[in-house]
Amino acid sequence: MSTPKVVLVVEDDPVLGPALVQRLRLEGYRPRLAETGAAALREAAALAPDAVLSDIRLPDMSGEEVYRRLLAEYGALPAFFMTAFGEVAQAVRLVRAGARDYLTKPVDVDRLMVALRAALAADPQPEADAPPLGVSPAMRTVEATLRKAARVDVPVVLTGETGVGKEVAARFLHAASPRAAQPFVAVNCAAIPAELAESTLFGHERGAFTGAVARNVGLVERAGAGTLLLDEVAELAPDLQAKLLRLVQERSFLPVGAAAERPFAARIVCATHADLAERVRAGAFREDLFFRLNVIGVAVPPLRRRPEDVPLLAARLLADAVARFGLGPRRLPSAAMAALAEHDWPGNIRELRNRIERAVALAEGEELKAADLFPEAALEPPPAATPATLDTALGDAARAAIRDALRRSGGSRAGAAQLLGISRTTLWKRMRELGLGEEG
Ligand SMILES: Nc1ncnc2c1ncn2[C@@H]1O[C@H](COP(=O)(O)OP(=O)(O)OP(=O)(O)O)[C@@H](O)[C@H]1O
Repeated sequence: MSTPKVVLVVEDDPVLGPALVQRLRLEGYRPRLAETGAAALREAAALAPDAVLSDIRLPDMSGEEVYRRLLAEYGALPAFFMTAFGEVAQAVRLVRAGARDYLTKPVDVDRLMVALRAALAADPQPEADAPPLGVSPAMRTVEATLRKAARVDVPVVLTGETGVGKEVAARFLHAASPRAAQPFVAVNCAAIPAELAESTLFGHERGAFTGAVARNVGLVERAGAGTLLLDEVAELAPDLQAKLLRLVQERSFLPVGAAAERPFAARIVCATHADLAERVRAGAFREDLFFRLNVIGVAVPPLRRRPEDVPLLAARLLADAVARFGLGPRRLPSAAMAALAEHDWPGNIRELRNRIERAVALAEGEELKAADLFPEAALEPPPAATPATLDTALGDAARAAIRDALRRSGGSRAGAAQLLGISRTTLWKRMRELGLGEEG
């Protein structure tokens, strides 16, 4: 028999707590009782429980606080809450934040056992190197699709706004696939200079052109039998689209200056924030290539449509920044979490990451404040005292649009220019004219 699953019971009721423990033991689990939030966090650190059953009201903190801390430490842990009649709103909030379910008191223990068994059976240990992408229903669906796609060797196209985590999703797919031990190579198709694109992707032989002093192994070859991610695939120039079609169709490629083709063994995954079908209609993307690549399409939803993921991602990104910067511990108290929950994240997870990193780097104390995360809120200009002229109104609108695009692109001017449909040079000129030269 497999080792019994550890279930942490957080309940200060002297009757219900021990009764649940006894029942769980009879059901074959290894239960552990904690009567306060602090004890629950200590037990969780010592035991790494497989599931949690918690009261919503505890003597020292709310079940909500316990859950948020557990979420930050252990990710998507199945959690069930027991609540009195008047606390249902809080319980519903917890389910939105990723808790599995809530039961009103008096607790129907049989129903609780059925739900617990189902949750633990349906929750196989995630792959060690692929932490969950989120806890929201939307991201659970994306994960389930990626896991299914991982089993079959067909191309996948990931779509979604900039910064939603398409590359992270591609890595998740790779880690869940039988190719996990092979290389994962990501190419940003929008960033390769046109004149180097072919040799960067396919490699070149020594002496293939002036300056080719040594053989260069292209990214396609570096991917070996692993996964090749073509990020921003919609930006690929037409001649490279033709070569990519050949790569997908024939499973072979020709390095620049080589006499013979080489076999291509990797799996192709593409990512784009553009509407590829629309690019095909506009004649900018080859239809035959589109059909070859778009066998399984997965849309990664923007962060504002899955607010349940914000606490988990914020906690993860905070832990990451704290570890990297080595500036000592930092915490996100509930006021800061509430500010994060209210924002609509036009720049998605990249924006969340940037805000957390900046706050960790610049905050004075251990606790991050809403103003550390959203310093611009304190700098909103006062409303104009006199009516605007058409020129100033147009200038203000252009400034707002540029700032918004910079925010969405996580501060990248190239990304902002793309969003605004202008060249980088035009953006730079307009920013100087509008007095935005130092931003971005
Ligand atoms: N599930 C996640 N957990 C932690 N960090 C994440 C997660 N998803 C994305 N990120 C972080 O958010 C940032 C943007 O992610 P990523 O590069 O995957 O987005 P993208 O959609 O590919 O962006 P772009 O369209 O600009 O290429 C990265 O810093 C990444 O590490």
